[in-house]
Amino acid sequence: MSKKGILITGGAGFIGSNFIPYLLNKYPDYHIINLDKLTYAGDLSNLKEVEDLQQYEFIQGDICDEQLVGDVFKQHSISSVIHFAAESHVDNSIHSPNSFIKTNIEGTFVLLEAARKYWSNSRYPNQRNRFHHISTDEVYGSLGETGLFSENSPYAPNSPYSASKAASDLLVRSYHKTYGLDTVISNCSNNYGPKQHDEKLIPTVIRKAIEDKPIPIYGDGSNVRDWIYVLDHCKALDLVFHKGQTGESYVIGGNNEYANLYLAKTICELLDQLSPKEKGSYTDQISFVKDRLGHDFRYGLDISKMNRTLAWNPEEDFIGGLTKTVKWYLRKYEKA
Ligand SMILES: Cc1cn([C@H]2C[C@H](O)[C@@H](COP(=O)(O)OP(=O)(O)O[C@H]3O[C@H](CO)[C@@H](O)[C@H](O)[C@H]3O)O2)c(=O)[nH]c1=O
Repeated sequence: MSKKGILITGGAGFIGSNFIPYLLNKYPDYHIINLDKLTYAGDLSNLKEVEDLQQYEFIQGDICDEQLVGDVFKQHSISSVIHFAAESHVDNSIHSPNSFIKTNIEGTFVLLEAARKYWSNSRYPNQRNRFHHISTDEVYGSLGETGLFSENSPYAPNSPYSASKAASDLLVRSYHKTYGLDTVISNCSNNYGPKQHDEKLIPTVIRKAIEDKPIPIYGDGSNVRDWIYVLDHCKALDLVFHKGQTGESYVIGGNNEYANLYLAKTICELLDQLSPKEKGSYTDQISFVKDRLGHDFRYGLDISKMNRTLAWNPEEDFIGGLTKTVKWYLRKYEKA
């Protein structure tokens, strides 16, 4: 794609802050503008490796701010958008859904409108202008013990979070169908790896374990998630952004389905090796707590479209990726 500015929203979040260094490393002549509000979930220290690069610019701001977003498009000749910015934590959406509706739905709408208006008046009419919307597998709802979601599965979101992401996906779809905007949507499963916010399951298990506190497992721990190493997700995003078919959706998963209790025990066993307790095992700290309201039982993905059309497959071995992740958090928490 072109050398014009690529707007990355939410680049200070977990996946964005893994993706930006990946992209700049692979495409050193790209110019990246990272627009991020820096909510509690954003952390610029995760972007230290790129902050001094000329090809990288950070702007603190809200995607709901129409004026700001319009100015960013004009001032930076934005040629494409990769839209990560979102409120992402399901538990927060259950307690306080407002910001999810605002950021995830209205924010996406503001970006789509800016893209539609700016690109239709572009000084570069032959340039390809793409809007890549980063989304979640949670839009498809919950599976039982069997079956897999694919791009053809009906939308059936269960939490305010997933409903807000489903709404934003449908807005993106409508801008393709109605205005011919060049859009792609990717719906990914649970990411793990360095730089994830402390609130999510894997960092929570590691942090509580080394703080010698109870490790909270919701319900009976039988809920299943499909885990993908964040850099495998970044590689998939690179392919979808550059080579995905306009108007299409792509389901991205790690082929690593594990029940939460099994995952927590595996992390504890890794910690037993990497940072042994004086007595006993970290698994002794696992503690069952009240279940999440409307807790989706299982997500599992059929990733054959990514494989067939973009020759992508997740590469990271789960225990290898988890070991790197545990070591990263041990360094982070032991420093803190
Ligand atoms: C934080 C926490 C979570 N859990 C459970 C709830 C879930 O079944 C599982 C993973 O929880 P979380 O880490 O919050 O992630 P989950 O709700 O699956 O959603 C994640 O994965 C989604 C993709 O599937 C993303 O769209 C979301 O933004 C991301 O937050 O672990 C616990 O049992 N204990 C905990 O303390």
